[in-house]
Parts: sequence; C-alpha cells; structure tokens
Amino acid sequence: METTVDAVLDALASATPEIREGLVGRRSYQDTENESGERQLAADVYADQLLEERLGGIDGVVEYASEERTGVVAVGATDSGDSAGDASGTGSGDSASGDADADGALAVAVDPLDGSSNLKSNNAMGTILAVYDGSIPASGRDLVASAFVLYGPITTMTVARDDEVTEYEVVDGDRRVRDADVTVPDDPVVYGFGGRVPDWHDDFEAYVREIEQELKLRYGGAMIADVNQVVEYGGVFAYPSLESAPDGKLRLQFEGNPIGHIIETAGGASSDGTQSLLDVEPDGDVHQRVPLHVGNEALIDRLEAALD
Ligand SMILES: O=P(O)(O)OC[C@H]1O[C@](O)(COP(=O)(O)O)[C@@H](O)[C@@H]1O
Ligand SMILES: [Mg+2]
Ligand SMILES: [Mg+2]
Repeated sequence: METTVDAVLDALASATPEIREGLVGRRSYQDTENESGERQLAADVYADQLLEERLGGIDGVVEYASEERTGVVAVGATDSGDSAGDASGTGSGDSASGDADADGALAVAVDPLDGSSNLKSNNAMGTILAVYDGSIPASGRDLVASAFVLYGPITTMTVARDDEVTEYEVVDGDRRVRDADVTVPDDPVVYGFGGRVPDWHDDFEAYVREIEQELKLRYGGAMIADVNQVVEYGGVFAYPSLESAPDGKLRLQFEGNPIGHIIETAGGASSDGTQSLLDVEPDGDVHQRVPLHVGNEALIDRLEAALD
C-alpha cells in the first residue's frame, strides 16, 4: 500500500506542469455541467481526464472519482473498460467494479481544479487529492494520504501522510521538500469565509463579526489558496451552511475530507459545524456536500460553540 501511495503522489506531482500549461486556451466554459450543477470549464475537463489517465494507471489503484464525473470509475487491473471519456459528468460507465475494500487496493478522489472560476481572472487555483483505503464514498477516517497542489507564483504540493504534513515545491514535476513538518502556527492571523453575507445564518454571522475584530481578511475565491493562507499564517477558513444551501457548497469526498485531514494532521481542527469533517458519515452520494470550517483549534471550538 505504501508503494501505491508513493506512486500516486509522484504521479500527481509529475502531472502538475501539464495541468498548469494546459490551462492556457482552456479558460472558457463548455456547454456541460458537472454533477453539482456547476458549469465546466474546458480546463476542468482536461485536468480530470489527465488525472484519470495518470492515477488510474497505477497498480493498486482500483477506483477513481472526480468532482467532474458522475460516478466512481473502475480503473487499473480490474478495469472493466468503462472508464474512458466520461468527463462530461453525464456519461455512463458510472459504477466501479474495482473493489477498494480488498486488501492493498486503494481508491483516489480528486478535485482536478479547485477554484477554477479564478481562471478567467488569472488568479490562484489548486488540485486536491484524497487516497482512501476503502470504496468511495468513503469516510475521512479511511484516508491514508491526502494532498493539495497550489498553482500560485510557484507550484507547491502539501501532503498529509503518516501523521505528518510536508510541503514541497514542484519543479518540472519533481517534488523538493520545503517544510518537512508543516504545522498551523499557534497565533492566528488570517480569516476567509465563503458564501454571500446575506445568505449566512445569523449565528455564523455573529461569529464572523467577532473574528473580523481579531484577524485580517484573506479571501481569494479558491479554497486551496485560502486554506494555504491558514496553513502558513494560522487562522480560519470556512465555506459554511447557507440559508439557500444548508449543506454549503463544498463536497465531502473531494474537498471536505482531504482538507480536514491535512489541517488536522498539521495540528489544526476541522468541523462541519458540530463534529470533525473526518467523522461525517458518507450518505452514499459521491457528490455529498458539507459545511466546511478549518483552522486553529481554538477558533474552530469557538465556531462550534457559536453554532450550537
Ligand atoms: O465563488 P464562490 O461561490 O464564493 O465559491 C468559492 C468556493 O467554491 C470553490 O471554487 C469550489 O471549488 P471548485 O472550483 O472545485 O468547484 C472553492 O474553491 C471556493 O472556496
Ligand atoms: Mg473545489
Ligand atoms: Mg473543481
């Protein structure tokens, strides 16, 4: 299993130059929507197809799921041949015959481009990876590794594995350690909260009014970039439950679980409002949404008290 995880992380790192270069010329929306009802950019579909090809070809990886596809795709040795070309979110080939519950078999879930609406204005974006020892939809407790790539001025990759978080700089697809023991700093500095303010619940808004007296606003509209501010400086990021969307916007398998895992492994805390994101029960829907709050433990404790 460790060898498979190594191969998955290497494959993600080596795909990043192609993802980055592939953004050029793919900044417009297609006529398709993903399962979450969001319009797909050509870049979303491109990154999804590339990652399915690279991660799905690794020995020991038997399931591939993505924010940009309807269902879980069986890949690798147990490939039933139905994995090709289903990046529209509307195609068939949506049931996995790969069994990630089998010994040594792993399932990967990706958000190929996180914050892709930032592409039009050429602002930061990311890629998120979750590696589960169990069939998708899986619990965050089944994660054996998780990672995010940040396409900023430089490409970085932050990996949680074996109770440690490592930040790498990625050059030509190779990872070089920048920080072998990433921890969320004790003294928080920044905050960023998604969703329109009139759509926030009153109790969440009251919490925000306190936080904004204490910390600096850092919000760019791509979760990975905003979360990385919290990792670097300490603070809190949330995409909360909204009046119009009680489960928020972000998805448990592709966003909530891996980000919760990375932040908790770095010594911070995560919450859906009442419990750790890693304890949220998957409801069977691969695209299940979850309110997401991550940051310094004291700030997440206060959030849970405020929402109580
Ligand atoms: O533009 P909005 O509605 O505030 O949403 C921003 C949030 O949506 C996301 O872009 C959702 O992720 P995707 O881009 O992968 O769909 C987050 O990265 C970000 O935090
Ligand atoms: Mg996303
Ligand atoms: Mg995305």
